[in-house]
Parts: sequence; structure tokens; C-alpha cells
Amino acid sequence: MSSKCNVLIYGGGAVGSIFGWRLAQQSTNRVSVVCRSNFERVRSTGYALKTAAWGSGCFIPDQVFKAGHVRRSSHLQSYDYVVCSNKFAGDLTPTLRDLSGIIRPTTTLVTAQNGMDVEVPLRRAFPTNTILTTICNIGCSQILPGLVEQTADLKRKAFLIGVPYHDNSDRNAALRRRNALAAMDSEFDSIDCVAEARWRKLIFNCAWNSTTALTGLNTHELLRRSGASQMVLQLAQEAYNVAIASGIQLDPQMPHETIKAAATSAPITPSTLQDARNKRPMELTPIFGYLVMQAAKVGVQVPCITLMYDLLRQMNDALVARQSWQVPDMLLPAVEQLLGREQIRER
Ligand SMILES: NC(=O)C1=CN([C@@H]2O[C@H](COP(=O)(O)OP(=O)(O)OC[C@H]3O[C@@H](n4cnc5c(N)ncnc54)[C@H](OP(=O)(O)O)[C@@H]3O)[C@@H](O)[C@H]2O)C=CC1
Ligand SMILES: CC(C)(CO)C(=O)C(=O)O
Repeated sequence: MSSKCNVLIYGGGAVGSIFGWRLAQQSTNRVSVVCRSNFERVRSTGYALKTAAWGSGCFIPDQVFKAGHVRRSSHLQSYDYVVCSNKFAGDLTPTLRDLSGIIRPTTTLVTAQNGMDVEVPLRRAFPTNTILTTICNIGCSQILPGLVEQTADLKRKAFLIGVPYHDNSDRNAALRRRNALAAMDSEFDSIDCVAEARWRKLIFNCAWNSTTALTGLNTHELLRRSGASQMVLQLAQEAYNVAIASGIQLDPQMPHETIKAAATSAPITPSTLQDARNKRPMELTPIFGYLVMQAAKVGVQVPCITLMYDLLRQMNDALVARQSWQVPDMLLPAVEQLLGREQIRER
């Protein structure tokens, strides 16, 4: 790696912008970002961030690319780290196509996404590259394009970085890159036991992301409803049972800790609830799909998780169907005249 470190954040939303902002504090780092809906705003004014963990600041990326056009616009760049903080939902082909134009043999890929096995599509597409995984322990959201807020943390370091696979041809190189990345911010840390940390996070996401998305309530609002904490606890317990049957060692108090962590932190609006509110596709497969599949594999009953997954999929189908209803630009004036401007906007 040269003395300058080139980083590309793929998915410049809440998590990606915070991660990129922290890396950009190092004068030897050059941090660029790939954006989608917020591209124009970030390209013109960058990000403004307000965080509980690091205070407030702004982040002007070195370069800002538009998702789908990275290959064409960045042909001269060579990145040391590419951080994937896009959502793990829907068709990942356009993302992998974008990445295939810029990943070099020396590029380290870093996933910063929720769920289990989110590294698998990257491993398939880039079989010889080093892949690192990041567990994100913060609650954050992009409240307006380019305006990001982090209000909650889960009492650990914000970003835990580990090496997910033991089949990597050069594990020492992977560990060096993990350590180099983890040393870039005081709220970043290296972890050795990735599986355990992933399961802890999966249990939290299973219990809270489902119940908040389905009810439309944040963690504290939900806890005030009668019966809600039992439901959240039941989900955490089922996910915990799957983890134990899969050979993961966790504290038996973990399901109760899942409730306590949310009760004692600031109110959290989990990313799945944010997606539901913003009518965006939700990340269901890497959290609930994985758990249901793994439960069947290890012979554990997960009735509540199965029900939640089913309800969330129905909700997601409605969100996706709504998204795909788009009036072609050239027909817009005629359709507006027929239906009235407000009805078009409401859709
Ligand atoms: N928010 C949180 O508190 C936490 C989030 N996470 C995880 O971090 C990851 C990122 O979440 P978060 O930052 O909240 O999400 P955001 O929606 O804020 O940001 C995601 C970014 O990626 C872009 N994007 C999404 N899908 C694609 C795609 N298929 N191709 C190209 N760009 C894409 C989005 O564009 P567009 O704006 O157009 O949708 C947006 O710029 C998720 O896996 C989430 O589960 C983990 C812990 C906490
Ligand atoms: C831990 C939590 C709930 C923090 O926001 C999260 O991972 C998410 O939002 O998906």
C-alpha cells in the first residue's frame, strides 16, 4: 500500500457517510463516495453530520460518483479499501457490475452491512481479494440528503472489524489490513471472533428491526406498549436458540440483554423501520431469511421469527410494487391532467 490510502465508500447513506467521514480525518486517506438518490446534494455540498459518538462535522469526499456510473468515471483510480455500505436488498447485480470495474487484486473489500453471509456475493465475484467484515453498533439515519444524524450507540465501539473467512489465501495480509483499518479511528476496533459478534448483532436486529418495522414505532415507543417486551424477548430467544444449536457460544442472558440494551440507550429507529417509513425495499433475507433457513438446518423451532418474516415480506412486496409504479416522464402531463397532480404525487 502506498503512503496515501485510497478509500471508496459504496453507498453514501447514513453508515457509509459516517464511516467515510471518520476515515477522512486521517490526512493520509483520500475518501471518495458512491451515492444514488443523494448524488446531486453530496456532489455539491458534501455531508453535514451530527453524531453522539464523535460530535458534529462535515465531510467533503474527494470524489463523488453516481451508482451505476462508477466504472466509467473512475477508470484511473486504484482503491486500497472499498467499503460496501449499500443495502443488502433487491438485485445486487448492478452493484457488482459497478465494483467489477474498480476492484484490483490489491483492493480490500469491507462489508458494513447487517445480517449474515453478506460477504458471500463479494467472495463469489472477487474470489481472491481480501474481504473484511464490519459490525456497526450505531443507530443513525440520513434525515435529509447529505444530512446525517447518529443518536444511539449500543455501548460497544461503533465499528467492529474482523476477517470473516478462514479460507483466505493470505490470512496474515488480511489481518494486517484489518488492523490498519481499525487503527484509523478510536471508535473502530479489531475483533477476532467474527461469528460471535455477527450473531449478537443478528439477535438484536431480529428482535428489534422486525417489531419496530411492523408497528411503525421506535424502540422506546414500542417498549411502552403492553406485551411488546415479551414479544421482542421471544424473538431474541428464538434467534439465540438457533445460534446455540449452530455451535456459537453466547451468554444465556443475551436475549434479556437485547431488551436492556435498547431500553438503556437513546431511542433507536432501526434501519428496517427507516426503510418502511421511506417506502424503500427492506433488508430481510440476510436477517430473517438466514435465521429461518439456519433454524431448519439445525432443527430449532422459530414460530415467531417465521411469522415476522412472513409479515415483513408481505409488507416489502407492497413497498416494492409501489416503487415500480412510475409514470414515464413524457406521459406525466397527460396523466396529471387525468388524475390530478396530488394523486400522482401521493403514489
Ligand atoms: N442505519 C443504521 O443505524 C444502521 C445500519 N446498518 C446497516 O448498514 C447498511 C447501510 O444502511 P444505512 O446507511 O442505514 O442505509 P441508507 O439507506 O442510509 O444508505 C444506503 C446507501 O446505499 C445506497 N444504496 C442502497 N442500495 C443500493 C444499491 N443496490 N446500489 C447502489 N446504491 C445503493 C443508498 O442509495 P439510495 O439513497 O438511493 O437508497 C444509500 O446511499 C445496511 O446494511 C444496514 O442494515 C447497520 C447498523 C446500523
Ligand atoms: C442496531 C441497529 C438497530 C442500530 O440502529 C441496527 O443495526 C439497524 O438500525 O439496523
